[in-house]
Amino acid sequence: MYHDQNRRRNGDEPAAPGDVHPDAPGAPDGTGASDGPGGPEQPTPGGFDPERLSGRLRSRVLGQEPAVAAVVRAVVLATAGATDPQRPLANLLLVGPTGVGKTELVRQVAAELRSGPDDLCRVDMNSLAQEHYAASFTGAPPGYAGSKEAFTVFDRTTVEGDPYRPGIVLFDEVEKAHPTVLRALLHVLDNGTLRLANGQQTISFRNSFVFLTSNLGSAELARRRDARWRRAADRLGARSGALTARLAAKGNKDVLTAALRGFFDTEFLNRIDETAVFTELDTATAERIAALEIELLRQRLSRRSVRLDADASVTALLAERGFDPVYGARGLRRTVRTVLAAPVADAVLRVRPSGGEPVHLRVRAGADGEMRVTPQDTPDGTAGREAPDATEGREAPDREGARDRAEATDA
Ligand SMILES: Nc1ncnc2c1ncn2[C@@H]1O[C@H](COP(=O)(O)OP(=O)(O)OP(=O)(O)O)[C@@H](O)[C@H]1O
Repeated sequence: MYHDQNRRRNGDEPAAPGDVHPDAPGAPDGTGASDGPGGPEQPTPGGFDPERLSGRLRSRVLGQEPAVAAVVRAVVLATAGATDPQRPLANLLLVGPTGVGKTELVRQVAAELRSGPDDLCRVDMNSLAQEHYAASFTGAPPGYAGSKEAFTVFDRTTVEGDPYRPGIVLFDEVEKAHPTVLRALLHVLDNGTLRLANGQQTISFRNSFVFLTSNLGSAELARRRDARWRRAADRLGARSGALTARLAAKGNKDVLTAALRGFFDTEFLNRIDETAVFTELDTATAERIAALEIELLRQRLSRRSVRLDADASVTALLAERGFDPVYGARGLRRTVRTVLAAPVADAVLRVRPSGGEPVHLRVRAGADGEMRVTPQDTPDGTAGREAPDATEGREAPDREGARDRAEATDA
């Protein structure tokens, strides 16, 4: 088991929590953000460092510190071998509105504990809302097509992990699943096993971190956000600061807790080790997320010898256009792509149509809401001179076409 191995390990092995896969965000050459204001942290000899894990998760999932703390707690317990070996390593329920970082947190946990952010088994419970699809949860019963092959929604190796790395399973939008699926899930949460309908095989979740996400209560939160008392509280909040924000956060937590209790049976909730409540994002956090996305773009471009400088006006414009209190930061990445990356890509191609020489671009937001991309002279003095077209504020001829293509690809 993963936690037993972690107690024995000497720290040289590749997949301890906190060790970083070369492709993982935050890896020296990966796409992650920097290690934060404290500068790069040194790996702790001997293996797992909870502080380091916490710092790395907080640098990627912004403004959700209590949820990050809940996850780190779960990893600490598992790594120390303090969890019940007859159950999953942890059953964590992540609740909160849409687009606030629930799935992103699980992806970043996968980046830290496994080979990368997509190295997890994600089960979209919405797709198991109807009874006839619900069968795919436990596979086909004997005599039906696929029963011998034991086809299910689970990727066994990602679920079961190995002695050096845990499995990670994400049940997304758990409340949407059909009741028969929820009954099977109850068994997973309780015993850490799922017996397939063919009666011959079992999938073990005892070496897995099980995450469940839910939007329950979010509609009520949105209603409250729009309510007049809340607007008044916000106005007061601008004056009285943290106190009002704390009261609002507590109110939100109560709403979410009531929604969970109203929907799930007690026996289901009793099998959850910890419920992490995600809060709505505010504008300041949205700007930090925009800055994070810009940093990721900057790092990608720097690997192609493109230096990108973006000032605070760029961050503010992206946050304004990409952040929506209802949909959270979900639209930010697309906005960065269409509003920032596309004009930057145009400028790169204009400045060096075929070459690979260094390019230095400066970006700022214009008063008209468009990005201004201006080539700067590079140390060898090439970029500015080679960019007669890339004058400040000028749209590339195929800008609209490029955007349409980008949108189409995104969709
Ligand atoms: N707190 C956050 N920190 C950093 N990025 C975030 C945060 N919240 C959202 N994002 C960005 O928004 C995108 C969507 O967020 P995510 O998938 O985590 O939403 P979610 O909370 O799981 O919503 P849903 O309940 O609809 O699945 C992420 O890929 C990430 O780019």
